[in-house]
Amino acid sequence: MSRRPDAEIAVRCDDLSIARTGDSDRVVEGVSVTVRAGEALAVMGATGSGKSTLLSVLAGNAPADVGVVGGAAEVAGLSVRKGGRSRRMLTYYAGHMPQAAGASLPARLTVAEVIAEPITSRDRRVSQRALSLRVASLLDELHLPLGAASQYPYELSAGMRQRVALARALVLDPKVFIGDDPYANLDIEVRIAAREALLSRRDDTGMAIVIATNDVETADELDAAALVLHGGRPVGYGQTASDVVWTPDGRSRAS
Ligand SMILES: Nc1ncnc2c1ncn2[C@@H]1O[C@H](COP(=O)(O)OP(=O)(O)OP(=O)(O)O)[C@@H](O)[C@H]1O
Repeated sequence: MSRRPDAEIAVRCDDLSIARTGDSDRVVEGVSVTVRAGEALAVMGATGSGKSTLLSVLAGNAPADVGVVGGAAEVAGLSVRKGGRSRRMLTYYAGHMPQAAGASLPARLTVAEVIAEPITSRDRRVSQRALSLRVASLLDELHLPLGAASQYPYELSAGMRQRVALARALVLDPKVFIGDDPYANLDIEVRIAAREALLSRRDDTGMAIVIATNDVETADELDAAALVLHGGRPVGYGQTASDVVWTPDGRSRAS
């Protein structure tokens, strides 16, 4: 299932099953997939198929009532089942852009503080100058005005907020980017900037990419393999999204 057989494994799911506390139904059931450094995976499927849940577990950022109930998954060599220091390391290595990330940014922080928070929450003594340069560089890369740094999320458009969420997910130079519909609300021009931000890191640092999307073009632009879920179960896998034909009723076949 992997196209770079010698590269380090970034994400490995082995018969992974996920459920909510007190619910016997599994939200995700029996997912096995490997993503190596420098590779991309698009998780596809109809609404409610478990894409967001799978991604949030891989990112170490699932809601408290969501947990692994079967199988295993490792991200950057760390088990998603472990808590404590291992979980903190996982959230360091995995840059998570949750579903509707732009709409749920911390309201009381400025844009600069939102983007820098993954750093400042770990190290309060970090140089303010270095931090400002890092934030400015990300704003510039994602075609956001430098003046946005001192604004609050509510002062920005939906597309700008989405890019702030992307900058926040990238600020720690993650080994794995885990993005839930990362181009939501982006028009074509800034979508290209967002895509370039992902591709340049993939090519320069070997960042692996896992995204939830139902857009074949988005997946193909990232040269992503595709995993299709239906009712939480894997129903299709292709080396590219174009290889997999799926319909919202869950039927999927390799073309
Ligand atoms: N907070 C919640 N409480 C209870 N059930 C939930 C909650 N969030 C999601 N679910 C359920 O978990 C299952 C998987 O949802 P999930 O959001 O992971 O799917 P998805 O494929 O990402 O859907 P979408 O494309 O609409 O985001 C669905 O059956 C959904 O109804």
